[in-house]
Amino acid sequence: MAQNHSTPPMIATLTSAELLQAQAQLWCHTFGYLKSMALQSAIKLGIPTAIHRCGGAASLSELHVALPVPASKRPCLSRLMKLLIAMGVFGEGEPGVYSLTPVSRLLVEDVDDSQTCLSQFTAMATSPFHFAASQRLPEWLKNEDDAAAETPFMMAHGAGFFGCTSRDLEFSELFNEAMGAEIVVRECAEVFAGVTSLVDVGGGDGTTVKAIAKAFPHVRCSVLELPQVVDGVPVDGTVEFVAGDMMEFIPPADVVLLKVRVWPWNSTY
Ligand SMILES: C[S@@+](CC[C@H](N)C(=O)[O-])C[C@H]1O[C@@H](n2cnc3c(N)ncnc32)[C@H](O)[C@@H]1O
Repeated sequence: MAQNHSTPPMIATLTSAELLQAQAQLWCHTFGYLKSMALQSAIKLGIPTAIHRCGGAASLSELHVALPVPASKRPCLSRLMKLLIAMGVFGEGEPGVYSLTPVSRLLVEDVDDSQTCLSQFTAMATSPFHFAASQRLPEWLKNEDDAAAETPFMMAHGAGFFGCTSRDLEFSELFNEAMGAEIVVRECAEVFAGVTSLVDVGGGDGTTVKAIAKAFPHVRCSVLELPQVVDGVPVDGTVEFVAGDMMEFIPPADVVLLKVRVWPWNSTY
């Protein structure tokens, strides 16, 4: 049966306005990665925290004092801030005075337990580990049946995600900090009513389960993790760590928690 594909308009039939719009869109996509890199720079330089310490708004000269940027690079800092303002990461109430927005509030590191800081998560997601993996996507798609490169991540790093966390201390720390950054146990006490035990499967260094144990002391909490992860976790007695493979065994508990767990596997799991 003949397929009814609509014919895309030829370049010659597009109006100047349409062409201009298309080019603007293309440029946006082409340089889109620079937004992630600007965000990563803001976190690594500690800009959100510096603005927070200045009371939520800071002039360029206050930022110059607070940030580890040499005088010769200072003009570039204001350009970086312009991009971050256009992205909605910072605001500029009066010219040259930068303020936090809801986005950058999530990146402030001086926060108490009641607030959330996502800077470690963003730092990990924009790190060279992920960036290098995404660069391999076209090559990986063209490659048929390469068992050594089951994913673009493996192609870039010679090991899977968790292989990398076990062999690379920097990556492992980045990952654990990123996972620990997302704790939401407030306002959900009803979920734990009647629960006496909980096991966090693939619970990393126990950050989540420790927050649960602190908020709900009547719940006996444990973590099931791969042996190489459990070996590296400092024991403080607040929760129990069980070394094992979830595909083989899950310790019995009233509640089995699977948080940010299923994404590394393909759809057969
Ligand atoms: C994406 S992380 C999530 C960590 C934690 N649940 C959180 O949200 O912060 C996945 C975790 O699962 C662990 N993991 C991977 N395969 C596992 C398996 N077969 N059995 C138990 N844990 C596993 C990894 O070591 C890693 O810490």
